[in-house]
Amino acid sequence: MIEKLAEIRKKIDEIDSQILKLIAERNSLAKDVAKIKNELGIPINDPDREKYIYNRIRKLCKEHNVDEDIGIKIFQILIEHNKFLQKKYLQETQHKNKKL
Ligand SMILES: O=C(O)C(=O)C[C@]1(C(=O)O)C=C[C@@H](O)C=C1
Repeated sequence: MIEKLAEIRKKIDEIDSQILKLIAERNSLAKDVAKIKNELGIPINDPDREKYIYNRIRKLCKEHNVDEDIGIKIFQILIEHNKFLQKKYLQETQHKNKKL
């Protein structure tokens, strides 16, 4: 029984590592998005795109039998963090440009 628990926990640890890698990969795209939006002169915040993402996540939650509220909460955190990273990146680059 205790061995079974250890085995399951090992699987959970592996899944957690994969989730974290994917979060890092998603976060790493923030700079690229910020750069393009800055060049195009469009805002970081895009409510239409967010609406699309949340609808898609709801659909995926249904397909994979994941609680929708949990799925949405996770993606709200990821999107808010992405916006924070985009703002931080733009502030840093603008700060650098002022110094030059
Ligand atoms: O797709 C974009 O335009 C992004 O900036 C990325 C992202 C996201 O994290 O998915 C972040 C902010 C926007 O409001 C919408 C989506």
